[in-house]
Amino acid sequence: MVTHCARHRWRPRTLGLNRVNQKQSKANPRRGKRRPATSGPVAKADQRIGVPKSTGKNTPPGLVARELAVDLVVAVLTQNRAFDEALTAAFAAPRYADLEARDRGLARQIAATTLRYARPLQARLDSRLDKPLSARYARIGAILLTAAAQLCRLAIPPHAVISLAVDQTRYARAGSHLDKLVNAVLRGLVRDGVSVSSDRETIRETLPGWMWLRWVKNYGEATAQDIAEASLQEAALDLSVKSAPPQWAERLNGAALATDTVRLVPGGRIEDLEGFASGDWWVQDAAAALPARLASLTVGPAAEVADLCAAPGGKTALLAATGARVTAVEISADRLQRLAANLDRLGLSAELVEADIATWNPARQFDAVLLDAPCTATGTIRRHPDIIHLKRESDVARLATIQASLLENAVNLVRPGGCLVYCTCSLEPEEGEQQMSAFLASHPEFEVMPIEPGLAGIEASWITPEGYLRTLPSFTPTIVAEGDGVSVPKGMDGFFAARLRRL
Ligand SMILES: C[S@@+](CC[C@H](N)C(=O)[O-])C[C@H]1O[C@@H](n2cnc3c(N)ncnc32)[C@H](O)[C@@H]1O
Repeated sequence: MVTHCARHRWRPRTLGLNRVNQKQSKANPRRGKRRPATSGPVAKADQRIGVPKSTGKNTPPGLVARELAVDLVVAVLTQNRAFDEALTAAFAAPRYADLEARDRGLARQIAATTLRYARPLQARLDSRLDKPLSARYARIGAILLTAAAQLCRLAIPPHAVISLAVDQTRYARAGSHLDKLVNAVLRGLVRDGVSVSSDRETIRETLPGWMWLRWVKNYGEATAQDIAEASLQEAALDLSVKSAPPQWAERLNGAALATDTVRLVPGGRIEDLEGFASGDWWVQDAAAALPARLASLTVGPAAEVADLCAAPGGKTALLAATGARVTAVEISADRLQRLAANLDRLGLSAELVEADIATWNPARQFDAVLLDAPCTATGTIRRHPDIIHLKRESDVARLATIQASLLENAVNLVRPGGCLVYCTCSLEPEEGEQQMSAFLASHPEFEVMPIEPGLAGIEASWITPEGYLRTLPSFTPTIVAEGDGVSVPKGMDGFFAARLRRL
């Protein structure tokens, strides 16, 4: 988001309450600089930016959580890393080891909000800077952006937000002399009552232009607006349970959905919830569970099923839990290990194979083959706000070509009379409906088994004229049971699934 420019004069357009002493900053950026107090020695990992450990007695409250939020935003926006991956790495880092769950949650919320609203927030900031910050000061740009998100979207008291952002700037390895600029720009936002609301224009502004235009072309403007709005929401915590969804919904104080998913209000550590340690459920979006439910309902329990592109194993677990003999195939050794650990916790088993689906050629065929192909994942922006920054329009065609090549080999694995479920979590027809049209045109030995409403709790409005499943983030499964006073979030991932039979 931070654009680059070779030469700069660091001056906010509106100096506001705090005048920036450019001369002092230029002549000796560190002169008269107060470093926030630290207590005790600073851990090695912290020296990178000089931030005190979260345990430090004199560390300003909330500072380390803000540092984590900025690290996450930098990871996505300047290092092009996936948000999930960055979260996992940050939570494992020694410098955040002592951070309490509540602060981790706050950091995650700030970073996710920043990523969701990065475009409109950046526009508000850019209008207050003479020139954009250079790449060298990317971290300062991320400090400004996360602070703006807290001020303009999260309604966190301005005093705390500004003071912590200024402290963070002073700790930064590059750009600590920009503390007054940061102070002035943020104070200006507050003084001028700048907000980033949820009006139609702002919602569109959050998306890259190509994504918005595609959704308008493929779904019409009103639905595109609904999708965009839903994509900005924090997703519910959805669980697939091994059995008895209504009882689990009651025990966990959530809702049971018609699709058999248990939906909870997100918050707190997942590991602390009842049933995690005992392996009674796993986290899986309601829509993401449907392709495996479809495969399982089509071939029945005890069938031989190949789960292709299987890690981290949500669909493998669902198939195994319904009694299928599952072979889970995954190209990445690391991700296959994660899948193994997940199955282990759940007390479920599957044959695990590390292989490339494009060439995997086992000696046998299967009753059902589930291909959850890699895709642009534009249906999962609620959970992965990095997608609106990291995906390019060219990825649609690139991934559609990969999907076609995986499908081409997957067909050989389906026994005659068996079933192939192809799915992606993309909203782009090239990765769904169009992929299937092209496939069926060149594979007369396959026919569509149209999905009927009611199957696996699927609603009529989620089914295309061809009989495919097409869920949108703006859809919500029917709630069949909900605890008293519980109001779970709406929405579901955007998914495409086709169910085919081999003749
Ligand atoms: C959408 S994710 C699958 C999610 C999984 N089915 C689940 O429900 O938990 C796609 C997976 O496909 C794997 N993958 C990508 N290309 C592959 C290939 N050519 N062969 C096998 N696995 C592949 C990726 O490593 C990734 O784990």
